[in-house]
Amino acid sequence: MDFLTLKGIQHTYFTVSSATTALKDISLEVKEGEFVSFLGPSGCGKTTLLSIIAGLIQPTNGKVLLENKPVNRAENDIGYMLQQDYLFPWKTIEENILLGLKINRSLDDHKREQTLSLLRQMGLQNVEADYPKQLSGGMRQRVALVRTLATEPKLLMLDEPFSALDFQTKLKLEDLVSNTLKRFNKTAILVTHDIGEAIAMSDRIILFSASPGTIHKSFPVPSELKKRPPFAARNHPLFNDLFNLIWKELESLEPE
Ligand SMILES: Nc1ncnc2c1ncn2[C@@H]1O[C@H](COP(=O)(O)OP(=O)(O)OP(=O)(O)O)[C@@H](O)[C@H]1O
Repeated sequence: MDFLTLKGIQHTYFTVSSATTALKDISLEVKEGEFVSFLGPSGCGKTTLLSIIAGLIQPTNGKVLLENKPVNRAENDIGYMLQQDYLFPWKTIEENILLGLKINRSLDDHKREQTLSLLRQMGLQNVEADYPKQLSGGMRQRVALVRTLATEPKLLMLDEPFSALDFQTKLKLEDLVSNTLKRFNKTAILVTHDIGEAIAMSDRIILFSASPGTIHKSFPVPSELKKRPPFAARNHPLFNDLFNLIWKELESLEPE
């Protein structure tokens, strides 16, 4: 059974004077535990598609199924990691990571210990009582990931989560996030403009073309790369081959 299914998605934004078709004929199946990246030129509808998958906007046509059930409204089963960490500055790190569980009314001693343990596994020791401003950007993104995983979402949407970080921190976080999601067998969709990041982290890369956004091509990541953690995958010759292939395709899609 496919975990996430998109069937014939089309979306048109209507204003008083215009209609913009952001997405057309999007059909896609994602398996449980699969990591899929969306790449494409600016304006090809990646953000619109994430919002549709999350149930935040209803497509003009087509449907989204999560475990065979239609997604018709904002889903609790979907977790987010965004470019900004959106931690509450007036709450401690512990309060921030337990907030989702509190809101869901599922916070108990076991869940609290499990979440604090995940924080430590992320290499964050003795920060529970700190406030977000006391942490670096990379640390805050790790806290954001713990907060997202705490409520055990079925599907994770990663919308350019590393784009505000310096290169070294970004590479380290790619490894950490990838290992963590594999360990919990989480299904994830990453939106990125970074071809290297997409190859290093994904099982499959979907390349979109724009105006309207459609699926141009799909690139499975070779198993030789998948056997390695993201950083090590970057040193494999097949990494460069795939990078060049996607780069050429992407260039052909960019407006002159
Ligand atoms: N609220 C809206 N009203 C009208 N048009 C919109 C709206 N949101 C997006 N669009 C249009 O839909 C198309 C897809 O936009 P979207 O933001 O989904 O693309 P994107 O791939 O995420 O872009 P980027 O990579 O630049 O973030 C664009 O032409 C955009 O101008």
